[in-house]
Amino acid sequence: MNGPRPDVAGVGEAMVLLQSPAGGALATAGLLEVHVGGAELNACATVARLGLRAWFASRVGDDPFGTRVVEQARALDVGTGLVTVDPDRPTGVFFKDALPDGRRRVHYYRSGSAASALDVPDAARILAARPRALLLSGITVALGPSPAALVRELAARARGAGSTVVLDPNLRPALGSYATVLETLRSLLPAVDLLALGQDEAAELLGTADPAEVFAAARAAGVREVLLKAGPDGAWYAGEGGAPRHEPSAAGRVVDPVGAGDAMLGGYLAARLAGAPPAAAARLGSRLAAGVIATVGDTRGLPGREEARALLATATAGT
Ligand SMILES: Nc1ncnc2c1ncn2[C@@H]1O[C@H](COP(=O)(O)OP(=O)(O)O)[C@@H](O)[C@H]1O
Ligand SMILES: O=C(O)C(=O)C[C@H](O)[C@H](O)COP(=O)(O)O
Repeated sequence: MNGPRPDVAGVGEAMVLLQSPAGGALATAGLLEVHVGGAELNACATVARLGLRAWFASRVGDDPFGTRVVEQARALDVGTGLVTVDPDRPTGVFFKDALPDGRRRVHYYRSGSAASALDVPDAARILAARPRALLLSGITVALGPSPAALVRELAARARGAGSTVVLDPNLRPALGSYATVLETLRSLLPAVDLLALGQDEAAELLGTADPAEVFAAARAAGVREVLLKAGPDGAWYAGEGGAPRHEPSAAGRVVDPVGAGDAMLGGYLAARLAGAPPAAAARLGSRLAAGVIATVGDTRGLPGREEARALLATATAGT
């Protein structure tokens, strides 16, 4: 294990990410850059950059890409004591393409990967680490029946084990089983302490994208706290009396928005765990997302340690 109780444990799959250096089209690229990506690891990296303890819980293959994922997590100061090596399955890979209109599109090569064999028995070692917050994601639910069962098990047992539950639906229709994934995610909501979701995801999960209605529907389903992300339109968090308050995007140059939501969630969650009110937490999340958007890669745009810790100190000042 990696020392004392983690603030956050993120459960999911991290993969090697290949993309053209300037974010160009895959169809014509001559050389590809190698990164490591994965929504849950990205969020853990943000939490760690802010000075809190974050651990990644996953499985990787016994291959160079698995080594790379683990080394990258360590380089990001994310604990890897909950990452196991599967000798029989490979580490997942994905490619990021740039479309002619500038949007990004991902192509997955992760079916049958080591992380897609995550299963209910993994719950014991994850809960034994007693993270203050357990970060669960709809991607893990979409990886297959056994990772989905692990997510359900963790959600059911987390509070009893002293962990709060954070859920990012991270809907990925490209992974398949979409209707089942939505149904599973809805069934988890009564166990969720913080739901961080996109406006489009709210429409799918809760039947509305209107912020006031999203907050009301999530609360009616048993969720304690909501962070609603809306791309260029910024985000909403719960203000006084629980009504949604708006935090505008802080982004300037938009180079690559993939990873922005993970930075926003990591920043918001770390700030809340450090005692900041939702408004300051949303401001920090928005600031971190802006940095990620301005650079290629999911986490390269995060501020350095000193700056990140100063930003967190500002968010928690006066609390
Ligand atoms: N295209 C964009 N232009 C400006 N800001 C953006 C853009 N995409 C994301 N953001 C910022 O990043 C935050 C999180 O991104 P969002 O796209 O909502 O999440 P996700 O990546 O989970 O879909 C937003 O609240 C906003 O502050
Ligand atoms: O799609 C997946 O399975 C991944 O994990 C790849 C990416 O790293 C994340 O999708 C980034 O997620 P966002 O921050 O929501 O843009």
